[in-house]
Amino acid sequence: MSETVIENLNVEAQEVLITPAKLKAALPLSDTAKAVVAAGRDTVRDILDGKDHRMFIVVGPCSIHDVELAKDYAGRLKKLADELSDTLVIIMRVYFEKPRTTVGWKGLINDPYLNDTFKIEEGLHIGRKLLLDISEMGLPTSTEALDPISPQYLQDCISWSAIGARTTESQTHREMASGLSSAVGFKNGTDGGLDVAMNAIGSAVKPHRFLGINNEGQVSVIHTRGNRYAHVVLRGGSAGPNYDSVHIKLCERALEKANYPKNIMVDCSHANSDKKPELQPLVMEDVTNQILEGNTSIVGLMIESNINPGNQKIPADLSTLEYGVSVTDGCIGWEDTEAALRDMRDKLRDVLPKRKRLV
Ligand SMILES: O=C[C@H](O)[C@H](O)COP(=O)(O)O
Ligand SMILES: C=C(OP(=O)(O)O)C(=O)O
Repeated sequence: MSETVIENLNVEAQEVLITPAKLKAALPLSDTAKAVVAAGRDTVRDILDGKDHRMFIVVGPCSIHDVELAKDYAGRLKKLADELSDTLVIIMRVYFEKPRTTVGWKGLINDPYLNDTFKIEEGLHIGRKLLLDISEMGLPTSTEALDPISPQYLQDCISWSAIGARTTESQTHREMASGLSSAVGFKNGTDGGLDVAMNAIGSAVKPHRFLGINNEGQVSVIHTRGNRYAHVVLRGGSAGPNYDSVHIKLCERALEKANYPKNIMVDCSHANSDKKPELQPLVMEDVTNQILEGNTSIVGLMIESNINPGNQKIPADLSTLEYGVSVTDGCIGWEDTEAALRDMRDKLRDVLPKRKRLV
């Protein structure tokens, strides 16, 4: 009689992965890179605490698919960051993990060669190396913490983290966020609902005990302290945008009622621009005007930007990929990015230092 198999019926294979400790030993943070990460984190915290008058701007490609392109972008962004640093703190969006609505390319870590070969261990090496290179250039980085295990491999290189609209309601992600070393922004839900992000903050600021892995890759019970730098990111939803002054006021009231700091970040992309990238500068302009008219709660912005505008499908023949163009959501191009950020800086330079933040 054959034995009845009742385990792993839908599991095809299991591969043992390099441990976080070994990856970090192979690709260590230099003292320069460590200082950039730490300074980036401290600055974001100071902005959230109302001690630094500037705004932080998370800007960069929707996803990283080409390391050389990402470094080309980072070089340009670093120059702009230095130019605007009296008013805007620029953090590069370095997103390796894409949450898909159904299916699709899940990012550089999951499939670094964009060809369904899913070389995840190589993806971790490539991703970490890129974070080190960008940090070495003097630019702090941010990412979406999607897989609950990958922060063990990468979070030491990150100055700001996001929990996306599709996972803000997930207990697993709230627990993970409670232990992240960087400040963390929770997007509102894809339906536009703010409650899930408010509940997420309420959870992430508290200590948790949950399953994870330690630096040696052993399955462990993780004990976290809670992340007091959890805040909301308005990204619009199925009912439309939510960056306008009415939605901002409603968000401020909800934060006040919950007794959370009045810190709001606006994602200019996604449902706030109806996924039409060319509308992002208009969202930036609107937010700038709100601040000029007295808003004290908007402290950060997210912008999806690349070297060239728009997006493209991943072609079967990868040699036909267009340089500098997103393979996930559409982005604004470099010239528009520079112009929109310069405009924002020029309008806010004299206003932000006088702004009375009510955190
Ligand atoms: O920011 C990226 C996308 O909006 C998100 O990953 C969902 O993408 P999809 O709807 O194309 O799967
Ligand atoms: C997936 C993203 O955003 P959201 O979670 O808001 O859809 C993103 O910023 O890449």
